[in-house]
Amino acid sequence: MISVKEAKQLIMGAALTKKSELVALQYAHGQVTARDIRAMIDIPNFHQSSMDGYAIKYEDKDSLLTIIGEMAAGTSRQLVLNKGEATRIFTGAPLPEGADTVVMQERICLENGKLLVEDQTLLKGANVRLKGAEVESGVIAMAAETYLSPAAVGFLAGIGCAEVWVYSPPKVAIILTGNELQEPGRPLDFGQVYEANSVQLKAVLNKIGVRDITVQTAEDQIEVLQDVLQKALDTHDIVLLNGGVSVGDYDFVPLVAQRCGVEQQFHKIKQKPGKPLFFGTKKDKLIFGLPGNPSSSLTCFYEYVLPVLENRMGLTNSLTEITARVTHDYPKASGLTHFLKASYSNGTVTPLHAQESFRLHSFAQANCFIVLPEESKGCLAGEEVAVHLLPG
Ligand SMILES: Nc1nc2c(c(=O)[nH]1)N[C@H]1C(S)=C(S)[C@@H](COP(=O)(O)OP(=O)(O)OC[C@H]3O[C@@H](n4cnc5c(N)ncnc54)[C@H](O)[C@@H]3O)O[C@H]1N2
Ligand code: MOO
Repeated sequence: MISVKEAKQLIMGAALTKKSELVALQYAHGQVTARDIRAMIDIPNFHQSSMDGYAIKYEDKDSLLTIIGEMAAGTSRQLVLNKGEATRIFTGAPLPEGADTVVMQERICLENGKLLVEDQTLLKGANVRLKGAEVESGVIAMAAETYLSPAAVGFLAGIGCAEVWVYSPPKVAIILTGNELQEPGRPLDFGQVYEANSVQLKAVLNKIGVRDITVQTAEDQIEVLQDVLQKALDTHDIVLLNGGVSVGDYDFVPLVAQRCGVEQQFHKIKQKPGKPLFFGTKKDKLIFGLPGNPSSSLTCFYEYVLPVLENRMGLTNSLTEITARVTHDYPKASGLTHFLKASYSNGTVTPLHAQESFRLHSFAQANCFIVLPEESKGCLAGEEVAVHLLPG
């Protein structure tokens, strides 16, 4: 058995190289740019009014001005302003040629159809968005490794970008082992349990933007599992086997992985829950044998799989490490790192009631793990403990 630290090092050491792809902007939200993005044109593409009012030459601000026409947003007709002239103008509209300033309509008066500016504080260039003020043609508008937030995709749309190079989310295969699994919504026969692991794994995968997820079930037979794993390895980047990884007579994952040419990196970690975790590689593919107990499966996913996936997608690890004061004693024997389902709020953290790995009741209420190290004998109320905040 290896330590948690050694396991993490082995997994991150084997992490896949990043791949990138060109996607339509509408699908890029939540991903990370893989290349610098250059502006192809000036934005705004013309000198633009930022107010409803009148476009003038600043030097004319003290004269009575003739209004020669109107510039509305979207107009393709350009007007030319000569000395002593103004145009009506609206927010977003192009400035007429020769104008350099916009006076707000609240700060004028009209005398016999002529315009008199009544703005003592008016500055040259007021209420004008200059051509190229957002980005100038040819500059890097967005650097590689930028997270595409809603504002970021909005910005790219605003500079006319319709496609963007992003790091590709890996293709993930989930393989469920076990003859006892039943789909939620159907009646349970004797000995059956509802299948929960793929549901929770898909929920996290979807959240971080992994789109290509397949779920397959394999009966507890070596040949069947081998066939399913082989096909998954041919078509996916990461394989998440669930169950069948312990020492029972039907726990075939390590054997089948070996038969499929997977190189075992480790099997079993000094931790609870999730002790039987298996990890192997085949070329640049990663194969995780997650323990079948639902709580163990999800704990191992958060601690070991999520960081690799996020790294591969250029995302920062969403499992945030902090420390907090624990509200209750929690004794344990030394020898295993414990990941306790817990609730964090305002600098304090409370271990939750049900820690057994077959249950998800407390996990459903948890927002973090308390991490009690291998050598520790637990914690006392008031002590500072390590906490891993779970992504929402
Ligand atoms: N003699 C020993 N027995 C066990 C040991 C051990 O060290 N010696 N380790 C225990 C630990 S710890 C764990 S964790 C489990 C892991 O077992 P497996 O990974 O082989 O998983 P299974 O036996 O297939 O299933 C365990 C448990 O989880 C339920 N399960 C499985 N898949 C799902 C699913 N998709 N959705 C819901 N529930 C699932 C399954 O029905 C079992 O109850 O081994 C211990 N045994
Ligand atoms: O490690 Mo197992 O995951 O405790 O039940």
